[in-house]
Amino acid sequence: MLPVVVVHGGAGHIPKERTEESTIGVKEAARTGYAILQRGGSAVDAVVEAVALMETNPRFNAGRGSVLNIKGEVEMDALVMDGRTLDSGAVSAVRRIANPVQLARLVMEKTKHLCLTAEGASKFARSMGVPEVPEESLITDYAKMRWKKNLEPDANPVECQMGKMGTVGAVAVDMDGNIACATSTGGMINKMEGRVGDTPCVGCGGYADNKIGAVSPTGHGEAIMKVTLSRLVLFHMEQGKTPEEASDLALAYMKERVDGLGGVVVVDHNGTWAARFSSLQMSWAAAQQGKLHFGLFHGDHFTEPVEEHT
Ligand SMILES: NC(=O)C[C@H](N)C(=O)O
Repeated sequence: MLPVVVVHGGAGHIPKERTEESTIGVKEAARTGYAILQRGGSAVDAVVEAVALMETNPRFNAGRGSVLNIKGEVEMDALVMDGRTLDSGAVSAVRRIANPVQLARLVMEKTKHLCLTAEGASKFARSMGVPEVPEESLITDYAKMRWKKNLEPDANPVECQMGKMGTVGAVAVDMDGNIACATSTGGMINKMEGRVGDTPCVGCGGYADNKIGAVSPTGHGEAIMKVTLSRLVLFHMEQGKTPEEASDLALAYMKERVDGLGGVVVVDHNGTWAARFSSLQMSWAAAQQGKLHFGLFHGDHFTEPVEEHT
């Protein structure tokens, strides 16, 4: 059953013209993570590289392609967690960084803190030699269009949010049984300046523990934080539920308790995995035992050999 990697490209309602690219993006990310694991790489390497690839892909709401805040700027959150030690690293409201997940990893490995924010995170990036990129290079025409549309007086904010959720995340178990998770996002469209969502908060935007498993979520950040969604899924697994049962219980609780929608990718320490969501769609892909699994709508479960490139 090991190694295994499962990724998501965000829960929500993905506009029809973007569904194919979203599926291609998650499949590429799962293949990238799996290749690292097959070479004997660590779960942390696999999740960070899978997420970094989706940050670079402008189709997702992370890195380049992030949604814009109310001022039309990109402010990003990211988290990585190592299930061996429970060490984690995060950045929040960080600007002009191409791959926030790699900066989060540096926070985990090079500081004694768990999260750096805004200007402090930028200073740390400079001190680590991480280049600052022009803001414009992170902003796509699509993100600008959604931002403008949402500022119109008759805008339907719910429709606009759901059209571009696209947060990215990954969970993995490597050949040594070590487990990790990573998540990265531009957050919610037209969010207030300085808004920090679930993604960089341990237990909300991800959790990994070698003794149980790992979770990376997506969805309405405020709802995810209210129920500490990632830790809630793992709690149910500790109580003996399978990753699928635990995900469904936690997502149902979030819907019923705080009216929140979202999705999760989950693994346990044996390599049993799940990709579950309460939103209309979530693009996801998993790689295990030479097979690539993927889907987008409820009930989808397609497979193909990992080697086959599309
Ligand atoms: N699309 C998302 O998953 C958004 C993210 N959870 C946030 O609220 O920042």
